[in-house]
Amino acid sequence: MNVADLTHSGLKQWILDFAELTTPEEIVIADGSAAQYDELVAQQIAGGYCVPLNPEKRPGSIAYNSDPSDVARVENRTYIAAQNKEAAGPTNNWIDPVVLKETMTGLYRGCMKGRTLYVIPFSMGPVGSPIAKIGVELTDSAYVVINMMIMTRVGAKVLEVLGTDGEYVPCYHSVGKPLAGGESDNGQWPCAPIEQKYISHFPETREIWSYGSGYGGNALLGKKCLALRIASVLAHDEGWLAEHMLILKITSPEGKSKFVAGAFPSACGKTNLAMLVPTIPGWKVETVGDDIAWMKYGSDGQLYAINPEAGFFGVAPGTSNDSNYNAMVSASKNSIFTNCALTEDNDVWWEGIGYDAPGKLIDWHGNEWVQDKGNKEQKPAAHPNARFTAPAAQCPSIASEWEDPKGVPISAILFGGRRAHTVPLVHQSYDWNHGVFLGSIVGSEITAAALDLKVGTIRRDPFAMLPFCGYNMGDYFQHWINVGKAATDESKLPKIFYVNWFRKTEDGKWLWPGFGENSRVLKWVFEACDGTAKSVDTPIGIMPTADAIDLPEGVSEEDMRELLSVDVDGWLREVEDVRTNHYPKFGDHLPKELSSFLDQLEAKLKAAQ
Ligand SMILES: Nc1nc2c(ncn2[C@@H]2O[C@H](COP(=O)(O)OP(=O)(O)OP(=O)(O)O)[C@@H](O)[C@H]2O)c(=O)[nH]1
Ligand SMILES: O=C([O-])CC(=O)C(=O)O
Ligand SMILES: [Mn+2]
Repeated sequence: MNVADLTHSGLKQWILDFAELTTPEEIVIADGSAAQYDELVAQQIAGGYCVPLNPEKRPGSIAYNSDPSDVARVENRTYIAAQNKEAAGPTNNWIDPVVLKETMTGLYRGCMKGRTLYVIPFSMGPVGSPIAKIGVELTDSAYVVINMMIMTRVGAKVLEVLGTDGEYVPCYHSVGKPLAGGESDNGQWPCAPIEQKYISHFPETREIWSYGSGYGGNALLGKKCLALRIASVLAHDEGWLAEHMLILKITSPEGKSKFVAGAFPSACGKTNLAMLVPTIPGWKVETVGDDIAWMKYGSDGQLYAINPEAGFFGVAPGTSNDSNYNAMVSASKNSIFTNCALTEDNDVWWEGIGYDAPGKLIDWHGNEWVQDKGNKEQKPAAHPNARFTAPAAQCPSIASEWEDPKGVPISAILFGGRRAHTVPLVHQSYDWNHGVFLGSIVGSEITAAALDLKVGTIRRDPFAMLPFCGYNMGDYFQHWINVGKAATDESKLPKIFYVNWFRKTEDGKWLWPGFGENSRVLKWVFEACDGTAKSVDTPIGIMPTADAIDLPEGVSEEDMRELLSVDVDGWLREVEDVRTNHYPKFGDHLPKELSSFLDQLEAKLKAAQ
């Protein structure tokens, strides 16, 4: 397929204009075929950018090491360039769109010299479904093309749906490393220095311009840029929700199923919860999505969610047959690995894979690495944000409904984060608006999923959307309240819960085993949705009674009491922090309901002191 063959009225000229600016050697259209995927992979291997993995161990798979400066999303270089700074809000970086476009046009000029310009027509959501959104990404990265082919639906079918005048979100991407005549990358991961990286969103014109990074959320523009930042703006305007959420299906021993969505910040357990293998007999969990949910009301008044993605871009470290069997199988073939370590027999390895490093490895920097278990200071062989890209269809726990264009009816929404103290294992909101309050105050320890942030320190990450909301977060809170108000039948609204799998003991050990054992909490959530859960009112919300959740192995009754107690002083410190450092940022954009919930929480805690 050639650019000349494109029948869409604006698309061809748009591509040619960008090619004129960026001056690539050639233009290639991604048709989504297996043959083209294989050809690109073969070219990447021949160019030394990646290595083929052992076909006996991981058929159809390859491994990349990125540049050490290009290992995660770059929040400091991510912009919401609304015409008006206030529309971007206090939590987003802002540059005037005219100024930003001028700067970036300067960077794009000649940036694809010596490279190929790939055109990626992609659909977020099943191709042709009324809820799906089409984007077209222009990129000079073959890594991006093959990853997008797994993460989204790419190719000729999308162009068909687009027709001659269909709408698409235009997405520009370049790694920002033009090649001089005859120069090659020599197998090195191409990218630009940090101060030249820009991940830009123009919400009014629904455009995405990315420059300088080849990594994940910075470069696979269907994911965070389109399906969250741009989609959140569309969702706000059209009355639906675009969220950083997993979607799972849970079935009780009686054969009754419910769907649960959950928002946890990056690297805080969405993939793991979505693919959980329950430790409680008779219960079953299946996967609909692990990172993004779009939710709209169905004609029956229930909120329905779809997973707009087609693959998983999952955190590798910590993933093992024990912790996440379904992810291990998903990534057992036809997968792309980024910044994992390589074994002598060409398989990947990472910290927490479930077995010791077999012999001498090549670490993600490309250096020899031998495990020294006695040495706590040893640098990890895989980057903490190393990732696998795997087709969702390969997941053994994938739910039969995962591609249903209608979506799945959501009964419960979970919010959560990494909190060593204060936040209990689970509590439930009194109603929708109280749930919005809980979502708005979520705090979490920072993980390695974003660069230039201090790992381990707590920051507020409301709804796990802090890095992904494409507009003023105060208005986003109001939007959630409005969505609740729009319910035709309040009793059909999902129940909202706040969970925390990450409590620690004073000596730094996990207080809760997590992973499969989280099914015990899901069971209580399931029962709470049916009104049969054993629960008690507390100053922070509705909680399980001491005997409502069966103890997992290794958790004592005393541990459970701690996991399910209200730490009044700790919560008063939360209130204080929200009142002083969090809510004031939003000025008059903060819904009154939320400050009123904060006052009520404080009063209840003081009464309990
Ligand atoms: N202790 C503990 N760790 C967990 C649990 N669930 C996940 N983790 C660890 O948290 C890390 C990230 O988990 P993921 O499930 O990949 O996170 P995610 O929310 O999908 O992350 P993004 O893809 O960045 O949005 C991995 O190292 C997991 O092993 C849990 O229940 N308990
Ligand atoms: O976007 C990425 O690079 C990976 C991801 O899911 C996140 O950071 O939340
Ligand atoms: Mn994510």
